[in-house]
Amino acid sequence: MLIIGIAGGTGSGKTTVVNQIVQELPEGEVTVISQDSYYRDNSHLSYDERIKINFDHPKSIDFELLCKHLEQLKKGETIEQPVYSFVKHNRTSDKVITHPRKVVIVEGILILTHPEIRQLFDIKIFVHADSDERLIRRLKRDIAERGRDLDEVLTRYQTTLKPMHQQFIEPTKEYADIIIPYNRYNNVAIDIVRSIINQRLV
Ligand SMILES: Nc1ncnc2c1ncn2[C@@H]1O[C@H](COP(=O)(O)OP(=O)(O)O)[C@@H](O)[C@H]1O
Ligand SMILES: O=c1ccn([C@@H]2O[C@H](COP(=O)(O)O)[C@@H](O)[C@H]2O)c(=O)[nH]1
Repeated sequence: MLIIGIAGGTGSGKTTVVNQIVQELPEGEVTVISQDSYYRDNSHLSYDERIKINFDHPKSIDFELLCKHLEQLKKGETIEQPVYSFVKHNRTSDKVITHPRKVVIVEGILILTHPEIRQLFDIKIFVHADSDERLIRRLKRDIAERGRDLDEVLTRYQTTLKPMHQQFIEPTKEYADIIIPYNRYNNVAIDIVRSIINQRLV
């Protein structure tokens, strides 16, 4: 099994990069795990309490469960991935049955901050986009897809996203084997990653 970790700030294009990589790979050979599915279960808190959580701090992620699941997949076991709702800021009661595959891609803003999880990755990738580009993309996406408004995204950006990015996310670039510049769509970089994966699949 090849396990690839793809980190990068919010809006850098991680999900887009993963989708592009997976698109042309044989179906059934690759599985994708999003760190977002592993936000902690906050059912004990009210909605008003949940919106105050700092979702860009490593403590907000259930890394213990993510680590356990990756180790299970490595051993050939099937896992039940949690499902997260960005609208409710909480886990739902659903689960996604995930089978082990030849290639497992794990993507998320904080995945390279965790030493044990870093060790599980055969390839570590960091997707880079400038902060203004990321903010613009985040604004458009969160308003269109995650039920946010302009003021909410900008306030969160100033109070948590930017400081957490500087403190926790940007420093993990040093662990990356490959840094993908993604201020624009970068098909050359995608092709390189895809060919590395294809070599492993033969
Ligand atoms: N290179 C790019 N140029 C313009 N828009 C992009 C680019 N990459 C991603 N986007 C858009 O920006 C938003 C955030 O991208 P996404 O892949 O979800 O980032 P991440 O997963 O890193 O938060 C999405 O709406 C996506 O369509
Ligand atoms: O309930 C939540 C949980 C997280 N977020 C934000 O999501 C991003 C991470 O997702 P990306 O897809 O990598 O952008 C993170 O910056 C959190 O602030 C949220 O808004 N609500």
